[in-house]
Amino acid sequence: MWNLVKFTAASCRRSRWLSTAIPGPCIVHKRGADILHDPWFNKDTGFPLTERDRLGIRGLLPPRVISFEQQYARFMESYRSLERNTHGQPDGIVSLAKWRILNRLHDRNETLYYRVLIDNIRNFAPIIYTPTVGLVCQNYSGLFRRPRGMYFSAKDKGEMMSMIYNWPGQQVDMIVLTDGSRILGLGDLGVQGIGIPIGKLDMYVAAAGINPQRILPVMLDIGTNNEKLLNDRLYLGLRQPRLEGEEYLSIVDEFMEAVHTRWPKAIVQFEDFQMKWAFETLQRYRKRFCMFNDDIQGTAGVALAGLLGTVRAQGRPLSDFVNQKIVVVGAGSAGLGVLNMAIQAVSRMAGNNDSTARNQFFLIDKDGLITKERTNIDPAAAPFAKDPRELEGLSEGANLLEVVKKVRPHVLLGLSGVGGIFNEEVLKAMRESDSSKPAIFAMSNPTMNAECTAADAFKYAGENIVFASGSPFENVALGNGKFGHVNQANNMYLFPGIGLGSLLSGARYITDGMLQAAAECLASYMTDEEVQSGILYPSIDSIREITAEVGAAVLRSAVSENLAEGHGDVGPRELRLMAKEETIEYIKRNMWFPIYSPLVHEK
Ligand SMILES: NC(=O)C1=CN([C@@H]2O[C@H](COP(=O)(O)OP(=O)(O)OC[C@H]3O[C@@H](n4cnc5c(N)ncnc54)[C@H](O)[C@@H]3O)[C@@H](O)[C@H]2O)C=CC1
Ligand SMILES: CC(=O)C(=O)O
Ligand SMILES: [Mg+2]
Repeated sequence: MWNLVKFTAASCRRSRWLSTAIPGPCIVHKRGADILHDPWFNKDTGFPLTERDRLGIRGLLPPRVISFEQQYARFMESYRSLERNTHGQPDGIVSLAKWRILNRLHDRNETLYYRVLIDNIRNFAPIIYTPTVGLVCQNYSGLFRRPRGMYFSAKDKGEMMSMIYNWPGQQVDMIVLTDGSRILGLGDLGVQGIGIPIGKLDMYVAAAGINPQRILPVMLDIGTNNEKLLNDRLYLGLRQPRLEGEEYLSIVDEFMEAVHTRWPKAIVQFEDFQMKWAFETLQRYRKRFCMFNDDIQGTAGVALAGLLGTVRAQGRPLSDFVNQKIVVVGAGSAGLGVLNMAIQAVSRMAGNNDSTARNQFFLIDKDGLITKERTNIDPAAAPFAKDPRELEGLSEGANLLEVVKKVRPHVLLGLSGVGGIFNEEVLKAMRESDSSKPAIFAMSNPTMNAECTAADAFKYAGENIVFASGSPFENVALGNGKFGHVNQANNMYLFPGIGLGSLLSGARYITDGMLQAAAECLASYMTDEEVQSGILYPSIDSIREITAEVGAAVLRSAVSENLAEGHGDVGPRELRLMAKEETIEYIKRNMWFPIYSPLVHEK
C-alpha cells in the first residue's frame, strides 16, 4: 500500500500544486462558496480557520475543523456501513450503491476521493473499473447527475477547435477517448460509454499518479446502432445511426487536430472502439500524434507477459515459448493485438520469420477455426489463418472443443466477449493439454462475459492449471487449505505506465519498441517462486510500484529511439544521462499524491 511513508509531505505538496500555484497572498483565485463547490480545492470540514477567514468561507461550514484522517475514517465507516446494510441484496444493486457513494465523493472532494481510491485500490478498482463500470455504462442515462469530461458529437462538426477551449483546465496531459462502439464485452453503448474513459483515467491517477487536474475523459458521439438506445426517450446521446466511412473519420480527425492545437503534448489513449475503427485510427494517427490503442496494444503486452509467465510456471526456460501451442478465441482488436505481439516475440526468440512463428498459434472467431479457406476473411485476421493442408483432422470452422481436443494447447486464451464459452467440456479437454501446467486466460470483461469462472476452471481443467481473468475473481479454495491463485490479466497493468512513461519522456509518438519494453518489464517483474506457484502478475496493491517501473522502461525506450523531447524542466539530455534507478526515481517524483495543501500563503 502507498502511504505517506513513501511520499514526504514536501514532495507531495510540490506535485499537488505544480500546475496551480498563483503568486499572491492566496494560492487559489476562487473565493467563498465557489471554493466549496470546486472538488479540486474543496476540503469540506477540513478547511483550517485561517483559510476560512482569508478565502471568505467562514460561516459557510460548521465551526469544528475535522482533520483529513478523520474525514477519511468517516468515509470508510460510511462505506462499510453501506456494505453491511446491503448485505444479501443482488450483486448489481450492491455494486451500483458502492459506485454511487464513491462517485458522490469524487464530485465533491477529489483529494479525499483519490486518497481512499489509492489506499483501497484492491476493493475499489472493481467498482470504478471493471466489472462495475460496465453496469454503470449500461445504466448511465439513469445514473447521470453531473457531467464529467467532454462530449463531441457529430453535430459539432466544424466547432471542435473552439469547443476544446471550453475545457476549464489549463493543461491536459492524458486523454482517454472512446466512441462507445464496443464497451467491454457489452457492445455498442453509444454515449453511455463515457464511463470507460472516466474509469480508465481514475486508474491513471491511482496507478500512475497523473494529476487529476490534467486528465480529460472524452466521448465522441458519432451515433449508435443500438436499437434499444435509439428508442429510449431518456437516452442522452445522438439518436441517429453511427456515421461510417469518411464522415466518421473526418470527425475523429477534427477532434485530434483540436486537441493537439490546444495541448500539443497531450497523450490520447483510444479505448473500446469497434475493431475496424480501432485498427484504422491506430494506423492513421500513430505516427502523427502521441497516441495508442489500449485494447490492441495495452492488452497485447499484458497477455504476452502472462504467456511468458506460463512458460516459467512450467519450470521451463523462456526460450521454450517458441514451442508453446496457443489457442486464441476471439479475432477482434484485442485477440489480434495479442497474436501480433506474441508472434513478434516468437520470431525474435527463434530468429525466424513471422510466418514460421505463426505455426503454433490457432485463431478462432464466432465462425470457428480461421483457415485460408474462409470466405470473406477479415483482412486483419488473414495473416493468422491456418493452411488447411497443414492441419491434421481439423478443417475450416472447426469448433472450439474440436480444436482444443486436437491441438492439446499449452494455453487457451479468450478475448471473445462471450461469457461461459469455455464450458465444462472445453475445460475438461484442457486436462489432455501437452503442458505440465496448462494455462487458461478468460480475459473478457466484465465478469459475466468472462469465458469461464475461476471456480469452473480449477474444477474442470484441474488444480494444476494457471488461471487468469480480465475481471477479478476470488482465489479458489481447492480443499486441504490449498488455493488456486486467480491472476487478473487486465491492461490496467500496462496502460498507466505506457501513458506516464510517454508523458515524462515527452515522446513524439509511441512506438512498438516502447510497448515491447513495457511488456518485458511486466514479464520480468515476478520472481521464479511466485510464477511457479501460479502468480503471473503483481498484486494490484502494488500497482504504483509496477507502474513506476513500466513507465521508466517506456521512457528509456523512447530515449534510446531518440524520440524523447523532455518534459517540463527536464530536457532530452538529462533524460539520456539518467541511470535506470534514476529514471525510476524521476518517475516516482512526478507522481501526484493526494494530500490537502495550503490554499493561502503563510503571512
Ligand atoms: N482483459 C483485458 O485487459 C481486455 C479484455 N478485453 C475484452 O475482450 C473482449 C473482446 O474485445 P475486442 O477484441 O475488442 O472485441 P471485438 O468485438 O473486436 O472481437 C470479438 C471477437 O470475438 C469473436 N467471437 C464472438 N463470438 C464468438 C464465439 N462464440 N466463439 C469464438 N469467438 C467469438 C468475434 O468473431 C470477434 O472476432 C471484450 O469482452 C473485452 O472486454 C479487451 C481488451 C482488454
Ligand atoms: C480492459 C479493457 O480495456 C476492456 O475490457 O476493453
Ligand atoms: Mg478496453
